[in-house]
Amino acid sequence: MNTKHYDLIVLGFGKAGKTLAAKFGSMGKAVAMIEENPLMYGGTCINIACIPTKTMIVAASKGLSYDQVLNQREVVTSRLRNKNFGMLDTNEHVDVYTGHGEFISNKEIAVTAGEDKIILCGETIIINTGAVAIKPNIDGIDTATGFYNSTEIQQLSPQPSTLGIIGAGPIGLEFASLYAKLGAKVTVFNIESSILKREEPIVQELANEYLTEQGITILNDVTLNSVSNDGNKPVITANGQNYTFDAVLYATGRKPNTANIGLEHTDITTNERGAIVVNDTCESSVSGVYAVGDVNGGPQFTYISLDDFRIVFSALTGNGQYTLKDRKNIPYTTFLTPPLARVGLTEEDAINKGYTVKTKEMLVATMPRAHVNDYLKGAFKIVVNADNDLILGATLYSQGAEELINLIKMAMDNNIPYTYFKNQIFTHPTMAENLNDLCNF
Ligand SMILES: Cc1cc2nc3c(=O)[nH]c(=O)nc-3n(C[C@H](O)[C@H](O)[C@H](O)COP(=O)(O)OP(=O)(O)OC[C@H]3O[C@@H](n4cnc5c(N)ncnc54)[C@H](O)[C@@H]3O)c2cc1C
Ligand SMILES: NC(=O)c1ccc[n+]([C@@H]2O[C@H](COP(=O)([O-])OP(=O)(O)OC[C@H]3O[C@@H](n4cnc5c(N)ncnc54)[C@H](O)[C@@H]3O)[C@@H](O)[C@H]2O)c1
Repeated sequence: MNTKHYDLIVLGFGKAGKTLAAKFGSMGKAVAMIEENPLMYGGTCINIACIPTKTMIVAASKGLSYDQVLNQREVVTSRLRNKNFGMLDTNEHVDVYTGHGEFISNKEIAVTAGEDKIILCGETIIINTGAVAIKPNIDGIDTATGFYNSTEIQQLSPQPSTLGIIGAGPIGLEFASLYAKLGAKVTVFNIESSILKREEPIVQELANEYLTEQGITILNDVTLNSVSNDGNKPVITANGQNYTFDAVLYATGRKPNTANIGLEHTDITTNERGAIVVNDTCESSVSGVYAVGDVNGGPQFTYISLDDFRIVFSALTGNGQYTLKDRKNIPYTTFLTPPLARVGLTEEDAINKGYTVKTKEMLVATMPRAHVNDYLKGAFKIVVNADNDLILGATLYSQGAEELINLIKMAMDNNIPYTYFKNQIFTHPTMAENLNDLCNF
């Protein structure tokens, strides 16, 4: 069989891997990128996750019909997919292989595409195979029809008028918000006692109010007995009662995608969750083989995969100074209406960790820019270490929160005390200027 040698082999077209491939290609290194699905050039974020879902949310907010929303999704994802493919394909030092890759030894990957097979070998290999949806272990789930994961549901046509959602994590709640905008009747089945349990109490309360106002039914503390069909409609039996829908989304977490990549032929170790075990430079138990992005079991965000790129690039080309140990203050945004963003600790977390805290909370309805926008929903909260005035955490639940949270992260990373925000000159009228008041205490 044909064998080809490369300086760098990347298995999976994820964020970290494609960035490494582009960088090493531009440095004149021989690079192979292996992607099994031509509809996934550019990876999960671009094709089936962040970009399509936020595109759908924006399109639905403009009042577009379901078909127009799906069309806009396709326009945006195919544009970015082509751009990503082109970024590597046009680099003379990078070969893109479209086929399924599996390790056959520590430093060899067999790539199969139909009848064709080739073996790629290299000293440095990057595993970037992402994560896959976890199917909840509910009686009947393997035989019932009409139950979809977040990828499958993005292809559904016509639009379901009634949607059941199992799980109230970011995927469940973002799809609930999206489908409510599209006029569907949505019911969320949450096994916990409230949604967003790890967020500030004010957020839990307001989010519950806003989602309910949008016509979403949230069932907390549910016991899911079984799933089945009534004709071709999916049925959820929860707390002994039957709920029938046009479609059901299960959004019950995603697990590292390590099942079919031949790790059994290597000395690469995985943990009990199937994640590849890595050291502080994202290197696996085999020297020269790195695991980046969701597959190494870290936080599942595109920007964390990008940060893994920084770590591996630093290890391979620099002095390896930036490592997983240096990563701090990871912000996140759940794209509800309005978006909910947080960085650092909640007040409860901080107290549990032994800090003496001071906090301030403000309703968005008190903020001038919110009146300009005619959108008064949400709240801000900041948690400060009373001993040294450093920010321990912030929650921004408002229009623009997904942008503003990055300001607070920067302050936290650089040990800027909250009093700086109190006196900072901000442009006006903006949502950012409210940090003056939020930090005035
Ligand atoms: C619905 C949804 C919404 C999300 N929204 C956000 C968001 O708003 N913001 C955010 O930061 N994160 C979001 N995420 C999470 C984010 O998408 C992921 O954390 C990120 O895309 C993971 O990237 P990665 O680098 O691990 O690899 P991925 O981008 O997952 O790439 C893995 C690639 O490997 C390929 N592959 C797998 N196995 C093989 C094989 N054996 N051979 C060849 N190719 C293979 C796959 O086809 C895929 O293209 C969302 C996730 C989902 C599901
Ligand atoms: N805006 C964003 O940044 C964004 C958006 C979507 C997804 N993501 C990423 O994708 C990851 C996966 O998202 P997710 O929402 O699927 O996962 P999650 O793990 O965050 O939430 C899973 C939800 O399913 C519930 N659940 C778990 N097992 C269950 C079972 N057997 N029966 C019923 N309910 C069950 C949990 O209680 C929880 O509410 C997230 O952790 C996040 O990192 C990020």
